[in-house]
Amino acid sequence: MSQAQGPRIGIIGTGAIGGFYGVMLARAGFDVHFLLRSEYDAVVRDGLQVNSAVHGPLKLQPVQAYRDVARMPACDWLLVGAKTTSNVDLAPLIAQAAAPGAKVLLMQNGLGVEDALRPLLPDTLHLLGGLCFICVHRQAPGVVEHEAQGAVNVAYHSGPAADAAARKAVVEEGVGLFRAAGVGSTAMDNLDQARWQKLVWNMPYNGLSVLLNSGTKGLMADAGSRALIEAMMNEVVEGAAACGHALPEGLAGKMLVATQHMQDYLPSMYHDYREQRPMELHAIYAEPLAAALANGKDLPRLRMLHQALAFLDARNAG
Ligand SMILES: NC(=O)C1=CN([C@@H]2O[C@H](COP(=O)(O)OP(=O)(O)OC[C@H]3O[C@@H](n4cnc5c(N)ncnc54)[C@H](OP(=O)(O)O)[C@@H]3O)[C@@H](O)[C@H]2O)C=CC1
Ligand SMILES: CC(C)(CO)C(=O)C(=O)O
Repeated sequence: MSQAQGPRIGIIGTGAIGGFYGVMLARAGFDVHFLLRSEYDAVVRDGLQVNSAVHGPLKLQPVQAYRDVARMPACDWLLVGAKTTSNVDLAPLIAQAAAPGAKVLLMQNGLGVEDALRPLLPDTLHLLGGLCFICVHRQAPGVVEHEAQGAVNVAYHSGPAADAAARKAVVEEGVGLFRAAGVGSTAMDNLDQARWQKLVWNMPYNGLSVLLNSGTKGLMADAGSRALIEAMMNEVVEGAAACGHALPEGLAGKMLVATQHMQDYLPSMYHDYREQRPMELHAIYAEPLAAALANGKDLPRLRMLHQALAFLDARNAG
């Protein structure tokens, strides 16, 4: 690893996403600090391991690891890799780890996640969304399996940037960090639109993987589930349109073809359900369903999927 350079980066929540991107940035020479919880001891002892189908095996050891945010140095960029279900609890920790004028990037799926966190953060912090196009999961404490892809698209949400040029500069800085680490990254103009676009994949596949206990291969191989996925994708596109976001023509078809060619993949919601962790139902279902409905568009298949998942989530919670 080369000498630490550039802004100091804090990873808030070092799971699959936080572990993967944090290791990539640290290996590129950035000064990266990792906030952990249940996996702290294992990571201090054994380091972070990424088994990447794209980059080969990657090891980071020693790791600048913390279980107490008060011990972290103030960071210029904070990459939030926790599930959206943790955001309310994490808000004070994010504020504590932030250097003055820090940039907070939510590397999470769903809609409205920045809107929900914004009032809980100081106005002096920039808040951005990061859409991660990647297949990763935690395989063991401190061990991340990287199955495919990896790009992060970045968009500004809110904060002290005075005008469009200042917002663009912050976004470009974020894009530059990822590119310097060998990770594809694109600046996005419209965060809500980018979030809706990603939901075209996540709303059908995340929930159906749980409900039907299947990875993408199984879901695509069956004519009935494939047709259901396509119908659900079209509902998301209609919901986005009702909210003023015209998504690219033919998006659903392209996603179906791309998924057909992917190796079998279990979305992160599947792992959450199996591990009896809360599922990200609010950000991935309740928010977009409510936004569409507020604009006169009911999405019945997705509403039913959400209702069924809420039942399973409640039962998991005991
Ligand atoms: N996995 C993927 O391929 C993709 C995931 N995403 C999105 O990325 C986000 C993160 O997902 P993923 O990486 O899979 O999730 P993981 O469950 O793998 O990681 C979440 C991490 O956050 C940690 N965490 C939660 N609360 C705290 C806390 N209070 N203090 C310290 N650490 C905390 C967890 O620690 P602990 O173990 O203690 O709970 C865990 O290490 C989600 O929004 C997901 O939808 C987007 C694209 C792809
Ligand atoms: C859509 C996919 C599988 C890869 O781009 C992903 O990013 C996710 O699981 O959220």
